[in-house]
Amino acid sequence: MTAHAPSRGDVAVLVPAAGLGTRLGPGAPKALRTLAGTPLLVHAARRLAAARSVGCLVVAAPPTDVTAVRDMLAEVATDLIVVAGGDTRQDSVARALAAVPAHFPIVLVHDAARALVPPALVERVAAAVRDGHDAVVPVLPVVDTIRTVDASEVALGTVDRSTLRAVQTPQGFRREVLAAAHEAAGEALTDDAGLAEALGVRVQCVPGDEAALKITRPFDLAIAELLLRP
Ligand SMILES: Nc1ccn([C@@H]2O[C@H](COP(=O)(O)OP(=O)(O)OP(=O)(O)O)[C@@H](O)[C@H]2O)c(=O)n1
Ligand SMILES: C[C@](O)(CO)[C@H](O)COP(=O)(O)O
Repeated sequence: MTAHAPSRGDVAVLVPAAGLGTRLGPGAPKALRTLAGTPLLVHAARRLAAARSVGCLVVAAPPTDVTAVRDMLAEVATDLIVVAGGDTRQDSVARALAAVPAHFPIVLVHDAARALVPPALVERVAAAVRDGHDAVVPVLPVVDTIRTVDASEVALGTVDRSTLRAVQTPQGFRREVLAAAHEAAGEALTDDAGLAEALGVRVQCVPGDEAALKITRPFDLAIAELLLRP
């Protein structure tokens, strides 16, 4: 492996943003809901575009909001493509991937719901792909004790957490690897690295960042608001 300096613009980032946000409660599609007065998607796009490696964002928007999303992201200082998302996250990622211009060798996939992703995390994942890894995921150690349970919630046992990692985004891929993974995809999985793994691709973990938390429930939104306080 060789160490490379971040090179401006060799990375396209797919941003699945078409989810409903059911677990956040009633309201607009989650990516369009506000955090400190600004849509989650705008927070995420600003941080992604601030990473020197990123040359293009391809956003999968809620199908009825494609024009609104294009308008709200006009301020973001990188090339922007907006497509209509699909019924599942995987479908939204596949639609965005199909729209990536041909000259990008590295593709990252980043949830709009991880609105506060630090640009340094984007660079860490991109650098690992540039250094020769086919598929890269940022991870955090698991801090709770994890038990398996039966259908009646009776504990069956405790899992060895030293071998467990909580997986975040952005996940990074050589473009051909992500394309092959989606081409071969069957039943929807919860992330893109899982699709690559199903093809036998080795997935490399790199350190994640707590700031890249996924805003899923109201508590997460409250935490994100706190993180943005001056
Ligand atoms: N059909 C879908 C479903 C999800 N996503 C995106 O995938 C990311 C991760 O999904 P999640 O956080 O689960 O978002 P939602 O599906 O919106 O949440 P919920 O399951 O609570 O409805 C989000 O940025 C979401 O917008 C998407 O682009 N298209
Ligand atoms: C991709 C992901 O964020 C990695 O942790 C996660 O799998 C998305 O899951 P969700 O259920 O669609 O939020």
